Amino acid sequence: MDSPFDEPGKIFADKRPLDEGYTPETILCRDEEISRYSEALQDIIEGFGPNNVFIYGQTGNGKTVVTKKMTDFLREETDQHDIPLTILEVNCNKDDSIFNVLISLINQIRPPDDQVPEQGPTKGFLWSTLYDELDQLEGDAVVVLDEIDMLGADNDKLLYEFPRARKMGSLEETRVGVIGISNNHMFKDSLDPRVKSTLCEYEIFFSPYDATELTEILDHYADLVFREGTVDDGVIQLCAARAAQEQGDAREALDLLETAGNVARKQDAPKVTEEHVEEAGSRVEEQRVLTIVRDQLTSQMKLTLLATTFLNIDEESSPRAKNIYNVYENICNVCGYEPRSKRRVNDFLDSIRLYGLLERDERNLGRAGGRSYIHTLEVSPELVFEGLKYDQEGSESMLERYDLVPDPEQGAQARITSFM
Ligand SMILES: Nc1ncnc2c1ncn2[C@@H]1O[C@H](COP(=O)(O)OP(=O)(O)OP(=O)(O)O)[C@@H](O)[C@H]1O
Repeated sequence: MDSPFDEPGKIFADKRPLDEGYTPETILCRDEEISRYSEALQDIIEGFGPNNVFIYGQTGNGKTVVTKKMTDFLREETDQHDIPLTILEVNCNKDDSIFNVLISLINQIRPPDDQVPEQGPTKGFLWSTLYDELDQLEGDAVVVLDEIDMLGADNDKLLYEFPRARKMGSLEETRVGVIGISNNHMFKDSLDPRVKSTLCEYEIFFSPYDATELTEILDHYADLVFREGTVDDGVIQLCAARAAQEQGDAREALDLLETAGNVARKQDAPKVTEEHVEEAGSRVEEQRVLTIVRDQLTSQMKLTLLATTFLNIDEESSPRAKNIYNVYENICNVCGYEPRSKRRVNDFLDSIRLYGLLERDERNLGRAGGRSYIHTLEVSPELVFEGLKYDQEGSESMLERYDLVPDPEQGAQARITSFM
């Protein structure tokens, strides 16, 4: 058998700049945000201690990459000026409970042979251990909490008491500044006013990129990623225009460009063309939905999405918030999850909507019915089911294990009816 692989190296020169963890040499189109960021962090370099900073904006707007660049500069500058500083970083999407966040913070300070175990310690023990460890540090500490909205109701102490730990007497020596990052625009409004005034000493909003900005960013990456002369005129602009029309998300624009390159490579084309971008567009959309459902939604959001999808398919019922809650509760009971309150499930629906999977309409249900929100699925139910079958690591999901995800081939109705 001949090798099924294509001849290497015709289209791509280097794909590393497209890796998720890659930090670009240059940050483009974010001068204003970087200037505000440096204003917020300048006190550290002058030895006056860290401030609390709240960074927010939609997904793919450069919040993480700009923060990474700022902390790199901070390390360099504090080294140069002999100012001891410890920077701790946690992604609350990965460490999505207060326990995991505390464990991660402690273990970043402790040496590898003295880590706290993941099971066993109580929250109280973890808090006092963290404060002890922090107080023994030389100099100040900056704690970066990315995707803080993922902590849900769990976050009050972390976002209110922690940034004021010295004022409250929990820390005696070390000054701690928290950089909180969120891509949920409603998160800030949902914060307790005390948390808001503590955390938002400095607030920096990252707006969506427009087509011109995305063109500049894509041009920069295209020079690094593609071989010379392999990207047709108009390809970058088309990718930028499509992503700008959606959410102004640089990650999405880069994904589209990479996928167009993959399509061109597969077809053994000498160049990436606008047709390749069109074909890539539908593939990326499919992948985007699968990634959100599989990797970005929490277990509770997945249960909420499954209930909403059932109600969208079922012709007999309407996807009103109230009905969604009932079906959600039934699903929780079957698979042994503790149902959350109605208010919390409404928060989950808001988050799912922000990912672009749902649309919400207010309906007047007549004199007796009052007003209600109808949640319409914006993507195909088959894609949702496909995403719900697996967990982040590609293993079978809890929902699939309990046989909750219908197989589209066999029709979903029977499965749905049992939850109504
Ligand atoms: N201004 C920029 N200059 C260069 N690269 C950028 C810029 N903005 C975003 N990128 C690239 O786009 C991708 C997404 O950016 P980033 O992870 O910073 O977004 P984000 O706002 O943190 O999104 P999320 O909220 O989903 O975490 C990264 O690969 C990053 O390198």
